Amino acid sequence: MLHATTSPSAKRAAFRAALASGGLQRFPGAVNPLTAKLIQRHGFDGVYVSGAVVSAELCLPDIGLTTITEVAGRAQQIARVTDLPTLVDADTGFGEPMNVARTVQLLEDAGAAGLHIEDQVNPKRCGHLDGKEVVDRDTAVRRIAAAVAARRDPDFVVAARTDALAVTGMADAVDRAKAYADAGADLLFAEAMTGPADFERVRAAVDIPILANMTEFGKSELLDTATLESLGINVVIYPVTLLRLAMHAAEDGLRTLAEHGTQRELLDRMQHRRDLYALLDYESYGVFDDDVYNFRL
Ligand SMILES: C[C@](O)(C(=O)O)[C@H](CC(=O)O)C(=O)O
Ligand SMILES: [Mg+2]
Repeated sequence: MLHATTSPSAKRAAFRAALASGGLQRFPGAVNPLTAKLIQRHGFDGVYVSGAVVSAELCLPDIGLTTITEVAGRAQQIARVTDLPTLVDADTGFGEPMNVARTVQLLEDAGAAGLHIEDQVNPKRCGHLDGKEVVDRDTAVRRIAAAVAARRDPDFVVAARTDALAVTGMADAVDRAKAYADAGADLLFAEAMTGPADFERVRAAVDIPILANMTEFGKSELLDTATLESLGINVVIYPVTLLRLAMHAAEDGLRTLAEHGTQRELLDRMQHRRDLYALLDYESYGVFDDDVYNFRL
């Protein structure tokens, strides 16, 4: 009821233990707090807060227009409803190293279990678009060092993302991955890897856990969990999958409603009221009321 019962520190400890286990952790991207509950109900390992989804929900392109206030506010709304660890897309960290430090602390306060900071220039763009640029390696290292230094909870996961593969090539991406690991990154997000061979190169280069981004309609071959596990990948995100599915279904519904003047034929494609109420745990609110209003000294 109202919120999850697992504390942020316990979620962070669980995420750390999961990373240490070597097993593949599956983090679908939540569209909103309600879908975060659905992700947990379906047995996934964590919830991802996608920058592309936060910006799209605000009808903004994913080009660095969201603010840390908007991202931290959404992350808090999502993290509070799930017992799973929440990993947040913090883009480039929202400014200089001191801004990155503030971003870490705001997301810790929001109850997140970790974040990722990327080495793109500001303004960033979606990692699967052409024309990306990356900052020099030392600037990116300073971002990671600032993030590691700023966290209050040592279990808060700082992931370093490199977009270098599509910009300066694999050799530079590997060099950066090593430098970010040396700067204290707990997890490496190798963005826009094209397929297994790319992951093999990065896996051989660093000892820290690796995150794979299985986002649709971009530069990456969509690899299944068995393949990702065989490649030694530790976390996989499906950042925009639920948003894309929801928008497609919504468009189908609007088309039918406009053409047929009723949604009757859509009912078997909808989440039933009883299922929504079960997901929202209506029952526990009734119990709460009974306890309070029937309370007698
Ligand atoms: C992972 C990502 O950073 C995100 O914001 O979710 C995006 C996802 C996408 O645009 O498909 C990305 O840059 O890969
Ligand atoms: Mg993003």
